[in-house]
Amino acid sequence: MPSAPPASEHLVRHVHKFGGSSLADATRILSLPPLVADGAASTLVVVSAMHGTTNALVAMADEAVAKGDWRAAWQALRARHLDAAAAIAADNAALHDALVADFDALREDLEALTAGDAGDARIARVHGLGEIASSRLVQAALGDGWARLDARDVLVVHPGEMGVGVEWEASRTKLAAWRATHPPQRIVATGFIARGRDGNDTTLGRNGSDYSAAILAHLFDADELTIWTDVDGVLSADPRLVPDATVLPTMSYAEAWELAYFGAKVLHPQTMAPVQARGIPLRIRNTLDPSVPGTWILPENPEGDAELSPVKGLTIVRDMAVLELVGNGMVGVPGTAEKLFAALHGAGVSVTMISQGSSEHSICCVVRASQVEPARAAVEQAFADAFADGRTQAVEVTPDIAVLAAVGDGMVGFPGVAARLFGALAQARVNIRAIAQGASERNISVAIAETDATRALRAAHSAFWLSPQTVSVGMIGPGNVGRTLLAQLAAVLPGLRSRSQVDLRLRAIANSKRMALDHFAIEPGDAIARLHPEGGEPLDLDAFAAHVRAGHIPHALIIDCSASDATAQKYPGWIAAGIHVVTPNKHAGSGAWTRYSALREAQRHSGAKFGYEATVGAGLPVILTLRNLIDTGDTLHAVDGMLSGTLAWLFNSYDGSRPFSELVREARGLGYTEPDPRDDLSGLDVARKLVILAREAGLQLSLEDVDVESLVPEALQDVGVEEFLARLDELDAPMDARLREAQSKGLGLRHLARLTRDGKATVGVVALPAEHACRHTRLTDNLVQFTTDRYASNPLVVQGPGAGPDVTAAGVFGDVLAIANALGSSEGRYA
Ligand SMILES: NC(=O)C1=CN([C@@H]2O[C@H](COP(=O)(O)OP(=O)(O)OC[C@H]3O[C@@H](n4cnc5c(N)ncnc54)[C@H](OP(=O)(O)O)[C@@H]3O)[C@@H](O)[C@H]2O)C=CC1
Ligand SMILES: N[C@@H](CC=O)C(=O)O
Repeated sequence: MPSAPPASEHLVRHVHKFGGSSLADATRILSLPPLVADGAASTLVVVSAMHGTTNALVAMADEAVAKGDWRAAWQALRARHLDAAAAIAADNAALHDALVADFDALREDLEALTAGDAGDARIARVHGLGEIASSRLVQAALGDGWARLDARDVLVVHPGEMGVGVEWEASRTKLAAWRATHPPQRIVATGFIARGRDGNDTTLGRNGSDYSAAILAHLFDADELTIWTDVDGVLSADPRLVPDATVLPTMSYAEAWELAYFGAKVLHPQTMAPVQARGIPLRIRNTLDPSVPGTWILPENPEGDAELSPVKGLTIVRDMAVLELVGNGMVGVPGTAEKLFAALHGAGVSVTMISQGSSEHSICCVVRASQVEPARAAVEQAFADAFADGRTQAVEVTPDIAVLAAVGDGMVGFPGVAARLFGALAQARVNIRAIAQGASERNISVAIAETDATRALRAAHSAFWLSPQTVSVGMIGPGNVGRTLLAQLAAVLPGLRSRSQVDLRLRAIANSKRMALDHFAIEPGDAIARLHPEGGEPLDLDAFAAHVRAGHIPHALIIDCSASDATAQKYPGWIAAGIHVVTPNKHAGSGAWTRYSALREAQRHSGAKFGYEATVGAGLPVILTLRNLIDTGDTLHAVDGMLSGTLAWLFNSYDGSRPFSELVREARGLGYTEPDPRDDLSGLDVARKLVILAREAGLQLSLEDVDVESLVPEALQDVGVEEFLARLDELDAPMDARLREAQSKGLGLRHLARLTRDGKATVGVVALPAEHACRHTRLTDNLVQFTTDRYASNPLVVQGPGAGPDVTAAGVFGDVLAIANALGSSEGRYA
């Protein structure tokens, strides 16, 4: 940290720093003058080398030391600079000559290196030639009235364990001398290069130009430092990993330190210290779009900043490993930690994260993967005695670790931040290996498996309202219900992101034969077309699920709109893998008890949700109502009523004026029936619903336990669907006879179901008097009566349309939203 500044001098008002990408070619360099024409009479511009130049120079120096051929590269780099000079100022002979001299000097240095005359200063001079050359080009582009400052004439530095340190007094003295010979004017200065205490050329290290700009802003006592780059500012996370990362309008120096250290590439961590010492505001802006305000980095965040979110940004550092020293004999023994870290220091190992439980039974730290073996060896050596006598037992290494850090001044004294972070990671099924939070409370870091890194980052980003909760969605069965659901998704999804912070991303679609998988997203409106004709690839449900459970998206959900038992068989495995499942398909809820139990067991372990409200009553809240009764302590005595939309519609419509078979065909056309209408007519569909409700009420009922009356003649029970439909009129005579008999007694036909507490379940057609409630329903109405302790003499009734693509798809959609909203809204937005 620099020493306290002398009385404010304000030698320049504004320092601008341009990185290599802003200086990629003559066109980019010629676009700089308007960016620095901000009205400040005293301006200092600090430049990096032209894009790619430093890499080329480093390679040339290496080649020369290895006695290789660097000449072609030298020629190319020289030509690139001379071409840029010609494009910037064709008639500026002084510029041309100066560049020719720079490249001649470079050639001499390279020849000396080739001849074995190496040395740090010569190598530094080669590495830093790019800044000398670019400063000349920028000076020419800016026009008259700009002086050029070779930073080696002013900056004096020394190497240190924590990076390059500045000799502030020596630098101030040299600056005063430089200013004495240069009248006050605007200045272009070289970044990256400096002089050592010994007067030799040196550099500030990789990406050192930001540091140069900060040091010069400090020395010149600037009011403001702008770092121009090719991004819009500091982002809340790496946008390659979190596409929804947002530009942070402001952040504090401390936050910038934390984020820069933990991998946010926009700023070099050292950059902050010189500006921080003088409280100089620092701003990150985009040369490609100067209209974007960028990010202000200030001594303190503006008031109220933390209200948006206590976490400002998230970073991931990969290629790490956990090293853990375990020992029974370490408990309560002073000096263990000191010895451990001294050993690591001795081995030159940098420790990124430290964590120790209060039992003192183990100390765990996170180090770079490349350093973990030297680290292990050093610790084993340091604790050799303790190993020998059993006080320590092991040095355990866990490779393939990433460190996720949540950073924000607003976390200080804000309860619940850790809970939210850990909750988000748990929901995304990310296991935490180690946790560290400094007493400053500005950073919580967790070590996780590297394979979970992107998913963890996205889940945490969403959890802190930095971006919507992203759910990877796969849909099976774009038939009557599925197709309608796709239309509902197409209409609603665009507004959903902003309204509820939920981003449902349809990434896979499948029918009975084929599937289409998309790395990004399939527009719901285009989904069916992706399967036709012969689109996508052959259906493989395991590959489908693996694609939906994408490693980089925090949450996964499969919507199964088929009536297939084969898909239902997959649910326990999917749920165990953390994939939420939503379905109107009744097979899982009413199928074999062992499979049903496996599904519930998987749910308990993984926490993934199973949404099946639409299996009973389509869009009606039948299961929800029953669950609420049970969860609040009521006892179910009976469920009875009409549970089939198709049969309700058929018996509401069937008065003898039209054949029953004609009505069945119409119901099928309206999308009320099951894909095989015999499932409705045989009573099987209603039996399934009774089983689902019974199990919801805690009864171990199975389909075989339900006493079902079938309307399907025996001769039609085993034929194919097409043949059944062709022979539908075989139903007419028996149904006609039944209707006439009922009418002759003043009764009407209805299809009823009943389940009682003792597990007795019946389904069939009943002739009812006109005053019966089920004779007063309309169209596809279901009518479900719950008789319970609380609703004993006057049952609780749920009534309404119980079939049809629209209402069923809405019921499925409701389950999807309930799950998605629960992912992100446990405590609502910070306020
Ligand atoms: N219709 C309604 O009112 C209600 C329906 N439901 C339930 O909704 C579900 C869908 O009904 P509906 O839309 O009418 O049925 P459809 O027959 O119209 O659609 C079924 C879809 O599932 C696909 N499919 C069938 N078998 C498989 C399989 N093994 N693997 C993958 N996909 C498969 C079909 O593909 P392909 O086209 O290739 O055959 C088709 O896309 C059913 O479970 C039904 O019980 C629930 C409540 C109400
Ligand atoms: N075919 C079923 C659809 C809903 O589950 C019915 O008619 O009720």
